Amino acid sequence: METSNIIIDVQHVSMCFNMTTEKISGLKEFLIKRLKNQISYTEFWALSDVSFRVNRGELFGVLGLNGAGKSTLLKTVAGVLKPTKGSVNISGRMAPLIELGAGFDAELTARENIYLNGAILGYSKKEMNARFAEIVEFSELQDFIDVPVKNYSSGMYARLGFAIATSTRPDILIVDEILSVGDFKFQQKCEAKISQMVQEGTSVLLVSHSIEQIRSLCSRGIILEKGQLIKEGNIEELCDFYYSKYS
Ligand SMILES: Nc1ncnc2c1ncn2[C@@H]1O[C@H](COP(=O)(O)OP(=O)(O)OP(=O)(O)O)[C@@H](O)[C@H]1O
Repeated sequence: METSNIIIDVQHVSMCFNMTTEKISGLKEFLIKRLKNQISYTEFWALSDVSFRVNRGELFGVLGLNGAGKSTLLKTVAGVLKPTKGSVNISGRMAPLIELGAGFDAELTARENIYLNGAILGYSKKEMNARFAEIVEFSELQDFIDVPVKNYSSGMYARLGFAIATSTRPDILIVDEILSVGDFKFQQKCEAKISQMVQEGTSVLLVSHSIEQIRSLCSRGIILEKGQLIKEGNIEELCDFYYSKYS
């Protein structure tokens, strides 16, 4: 494998969360207990020594049951979380679609949020002007473009987020389950868009609870179980293994 072809390089990533099991009724109590060193934490390893690589133009699926660590992994790749151990190296521009509505200001309209999101992703107003019509058309939100997004449904949030992220032609697109809130027609449209972007060289990291979606879209992937990578491989083999192990 050529080194230059690797676009996401995750090596020995572990992520530890400190969890408190104590019941604390408010910030004041928390601060007092914290100052007195009276809060005890338990370590929880959401990811343990996960390593994998994604190549340019590859659609890579991440499978795992609830709580397996998929979102935590995507957040470390996106740079939202810093891994406790290990390294994540990214080559190119990334557009993460990780949490519904992340990067949006609920009080602002969709029009305003398009520019806000563009700025977060590193694009100027002029660059977003050039993409504005495409974003509105793809999201099919023409009639709601001047409505504050706090009035949007989850599907409308997903449409807007997906349309903005894909319009920026990223080298890496990260999609965490967000498509599942869109209706069937929009999901198909997004899948076609993802396939087209992959053909043009974008790498995609995809989390979905729809094994059929993963099977039809991805070429390779991994399975996480309790934070550990238990299998990596070609998608057919991986999905068959997943079904037989967990059904
Ligand atoms: N900020 C946090 N603090 C403490 N624990 C966390 C935090 N974020 C995630 N976890 C824990 O890490 C584990 C993995 O969570 P994660 O959201 O990555 O799983 P997932 O595979 O995406 O699950 P799902 O399929 O349900 O979305 C869970 O047990 C979760 O409770």
